[in-house]
Amino acid sequence: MNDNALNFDLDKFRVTDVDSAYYIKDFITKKEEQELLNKIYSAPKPKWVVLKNRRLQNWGGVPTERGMLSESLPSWLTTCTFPKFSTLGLFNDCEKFKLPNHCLINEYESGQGIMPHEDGPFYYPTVVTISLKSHTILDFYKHLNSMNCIMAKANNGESKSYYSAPEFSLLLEPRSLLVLKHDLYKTYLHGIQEVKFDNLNEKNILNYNLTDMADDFETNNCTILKRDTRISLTYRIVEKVVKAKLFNVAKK
Ligand SMILES: O=C(O)CCC(=O)C(=O)O
Ligand SMILES: [Fe+2]
Repeated sequence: MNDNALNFDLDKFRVTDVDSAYYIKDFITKKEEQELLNKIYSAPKPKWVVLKNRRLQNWGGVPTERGMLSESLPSWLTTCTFPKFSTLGLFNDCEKFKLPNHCLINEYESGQGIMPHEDGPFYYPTVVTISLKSHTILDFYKHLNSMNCIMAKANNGESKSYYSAPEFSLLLEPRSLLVLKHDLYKTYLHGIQEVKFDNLNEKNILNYNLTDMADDFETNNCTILKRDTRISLTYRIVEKVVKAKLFNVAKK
């Protein structure tokens, strides 16, 4: 996206009916997307943390309760993104840091996802996510209570509770930016269902008008999107940091 087009005006990207969510399609160009992918896939193998339903890379340090032993973000993660974040003033309200110091990269294959969750206490409550390669649907759920959970018996006879339908969802297209702030962060859990296809008509998607699908929405086309491998870059501020100290080795 041409930085002038960002025009300092975050408000025109606000998702209607959702406080504190903003969606900017084509936030980065195809060339920038490819450059990021090349770097991500050339990271040494041990950089990947492999989980059951996705794999991830931590950049900037690993956040812990005692603070994050912080390292600077590599320039390939900041060169094309930070000037745009600054133009939009995305992190201006954070006194201590005006730009993110942590980036979590998640890779989901088609059919993989992430359970509904809150992002934990380490992060400053403004989070921005860039999607690469494939779309996904990010679902928002109210915290589990008797109204929105379904009790089911697992194979071993144990009762387990599941979330029923999400309250609302956002369509995240490749090269887009999602900004989530304060209230949204606390009031809802977010998650990605483990499916290979998304039937958009079955979802309460609130950002259609800001996506490339806006026209299909107008004409009420039934749209099924096939998920491919998706990479997400989630940039955040971790306020509690511990600086790595250099120790002088005493001369003998
Ligand atoms: O991949 C995404 O867009 C969401 C990732 C996420 O919620 C997380 O890592 O906490
Ligand atoms: Fe999250």
